[in-house]
Amino acid sequence: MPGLTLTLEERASLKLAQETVVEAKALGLTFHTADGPVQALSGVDLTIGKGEFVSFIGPSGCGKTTLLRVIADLEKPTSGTISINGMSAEQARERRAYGYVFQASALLPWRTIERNVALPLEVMGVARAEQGERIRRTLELVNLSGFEKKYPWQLSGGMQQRASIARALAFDADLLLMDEPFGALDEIVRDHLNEQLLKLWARTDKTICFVTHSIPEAVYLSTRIVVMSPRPGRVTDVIESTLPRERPLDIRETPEFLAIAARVRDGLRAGHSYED
Ligand SMILES: Nc1ncnc2c1ncn2[C@@H]1O[C@H](COP(=O)(O)OP(=O)(O)OP(=O)(O)O)[C@@H](O)[C@H]1O
Repeated sequence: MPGLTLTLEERASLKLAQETVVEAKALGLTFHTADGPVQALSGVDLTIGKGEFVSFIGPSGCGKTTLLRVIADLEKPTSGTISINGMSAEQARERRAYGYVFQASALLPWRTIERNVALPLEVMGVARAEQGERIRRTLELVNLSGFEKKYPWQLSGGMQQRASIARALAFDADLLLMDEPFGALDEIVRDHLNEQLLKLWARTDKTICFVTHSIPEAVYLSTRIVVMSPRPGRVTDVIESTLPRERPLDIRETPEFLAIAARVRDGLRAGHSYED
């Protein structure tokens, strides 16, 4: 990767931590607001291994986005520790260890779709010729071939979100942080992108952290589902999926799928009653 220079010591510590991508220990975050402190996260312990697909599910405001933002070094924890690939979140951000897909598409309105997707590649110093090929491939993956020269405002909201997913994929980081990326899309497009994302994950060995409100989406996509409680967000259950990696969409009608979904629903309910 251009611009990535590691000392020998850093290389050794990276190798040691190779299998663990995200490690949170007793992680807490309290926002200090004009109305007083808001405790968004409390005592979060979590280890995510290379190649896992981990979904975070929980009620609105329970800290899912905050947790993703801490992993991305967009927020600093106020207690506990977080490491990414054995590095601090700050070092990982500086080394561009992850791609991030936001809830809203966050495309730059003055750039065409292809130049938006090219943005992280430009930052990384990828040669223009290679940029073209990567842009073509990733736009194809999200069904946006032919829209390269359009501006974001010329696309529907769903298409804009697909373009922002393409931007995070073009980057080709090992870790993808996705914050409800499909929440605004209609169900058919969402199903298609869920399938595409699983295929991409299976092919690339990427580690994916995925925030969602949808139980079926979490169960369909994940190797593990992290259930969080209402604020302050704590991890109340971690459910290992028993589904095979190869998952056609109709797996969602199987008893095994429904059993996992029921367990997630129970976990969400248990989290709620904890608050009472
Ligand atoms: N910058 C901030 N300053 C103050 N409070 C914040 C800030 N960011 C988030 N919060 C609060 O922290 C809590 C957790 O927010 P967060 O966005 O992480 O929840 P969430 O689970 O992602 O919610 P949703 O599912 O609705 O997207 C909320 O109560 C929110 O209002």
